[in-house]
Amino acid sequence: MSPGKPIKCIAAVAYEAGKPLTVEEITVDAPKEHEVRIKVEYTAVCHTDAYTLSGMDPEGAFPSILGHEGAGIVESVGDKVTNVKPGDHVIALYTAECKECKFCTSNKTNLCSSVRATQGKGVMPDGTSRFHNAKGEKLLHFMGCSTFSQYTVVADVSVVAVTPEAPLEKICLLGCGVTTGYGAAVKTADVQKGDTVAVFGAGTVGLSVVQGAKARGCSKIIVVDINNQKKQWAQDFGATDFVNPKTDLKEGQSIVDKLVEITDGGCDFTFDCTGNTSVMRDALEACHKGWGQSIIIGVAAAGQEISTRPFQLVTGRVWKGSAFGGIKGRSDMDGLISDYRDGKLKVDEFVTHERPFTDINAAFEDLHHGDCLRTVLDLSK
Ligand SMILES: NC(=O)C1=CN([C@@H]2O[C@H](COP(=O)(O)OP(=O)(O)OC[C@H]3O[C@@H](n4cnc5c(N)ncnc54)[C@H](OP(=O)(O)O)[C@@H]3O)[C@@H](O)[C@H]2O)C=CC1
Ligand SMILES: N[C@@H](CCC(=O)N[C@@H](CSC=O)C(=O)NCC(=O)O)C(=O)O
Ligand SMILES: [Zn+2]
Ligand SMILES: [Zn+2]
Repeated sequence: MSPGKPIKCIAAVAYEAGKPLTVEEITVDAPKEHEVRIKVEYTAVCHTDAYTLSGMDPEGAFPSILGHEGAGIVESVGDKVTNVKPGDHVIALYTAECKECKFCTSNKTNLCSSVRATQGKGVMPDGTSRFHNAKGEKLLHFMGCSTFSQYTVVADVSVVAVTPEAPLEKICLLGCGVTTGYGAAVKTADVQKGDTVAVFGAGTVGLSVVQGAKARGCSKIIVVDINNQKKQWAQDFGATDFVNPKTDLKEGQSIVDKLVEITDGGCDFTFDCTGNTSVMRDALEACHKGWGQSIIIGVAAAGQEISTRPFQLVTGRVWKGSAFGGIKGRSDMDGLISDYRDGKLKVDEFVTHERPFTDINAAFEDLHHGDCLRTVLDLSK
């Protein structure tokens, strides 16, 4: 432990959009008041890290330390930190929970406002960064987490302690993908037994929606993906049907027609887990007239907009969105970990690749291959 002292360690720095990350030594300053320094043990790479690195994120800023699906051990804490202590096993939270703001005290949302403005600018709540490189240049934070570093500093509201019994190399996925999809099904949509559901995009997020829908006893869980390699996974996670719009439609039939046909008029719930705005439109229009709800989870590139005929909404379809599955990270994580440990929530199954941290650029390549759900990086290597 080096409380109060800067730590030199290895991080993967995003210097420029569209360029590989640079693995190099950086300095991580000590945590200030209401801040926590974490020794990151494991992190996965989420599609959103790749999206920001690509330059498509309006909030993307460089140079920065990306990564937001990580777990580790608290190394030291600044003054006034009461929720975690050195030695605690923790998950970093890109959706903070201060438990005090207008959002946190409402049961309508998980979108805590306490640190969101500074988080979006890549700095800590006091407006400064805790990272610099060997040249002394400031490096920005990302999504309040920056888990692509052996040590990171986060706001105390952006971290939750978890039982040390849970394997960090697996539960790092609860920092984003699994929680996001599962929460979108059971919390944002609150799907019920017997509902019909279509999930567009069979990545970690989409397959986690599937497991939420299965847990609730939905009658049809239709996965839509353009890659037939995803079919087996879809079935393993609980899908009842798989449709590939490129190969499984009749002449002149659209994916909307197909879903309306197999659900007798449209789905009760649909989920976009692709980030593609034309898929978002299909997902809305595949909803049942009068009550169908479509949940947007995917993150679209800067400048993209969604559209549909207003008539789709006039006739009772509902378009909504979900961030981090509507989960309040500090209040709800314990329950998710218990479900995982009781065998009710699949997490291990999403770890298709494991690599040493220094191979992080290969992990970004993995994302583009149909055989990868999540690559988990070991920061000790
Ligand atoms: N709102 C939130 O809180 C969060 C949002 N996200 C966002 O959710 C999305 C999904 O994330 P993740 O699961 O990690 O990503 P993945 O890339 O692993 O999954 C997306 C899946 O969608 C498939 N796909 C692409 N285009 C289409 C299409 N036209 N129709 C059907 N399927 C398609 C992809 O296939 P292929 O592999 O062949 O391209 C892939 O299987 C991303 O946009 C991510 O940024 C992620 C976490 C949190
Ligand atoms: N920064 C982007 C939007 C990116 C985005 O929508 N992020 C999701 C989480 S994606 C995780 O992998 C999210 O939770 N958004 C809500 C939030 O408060 O950030 C942009 O500016 O468009
Ligand atoms: Zn993510
Ligand atoms: Zn709050």
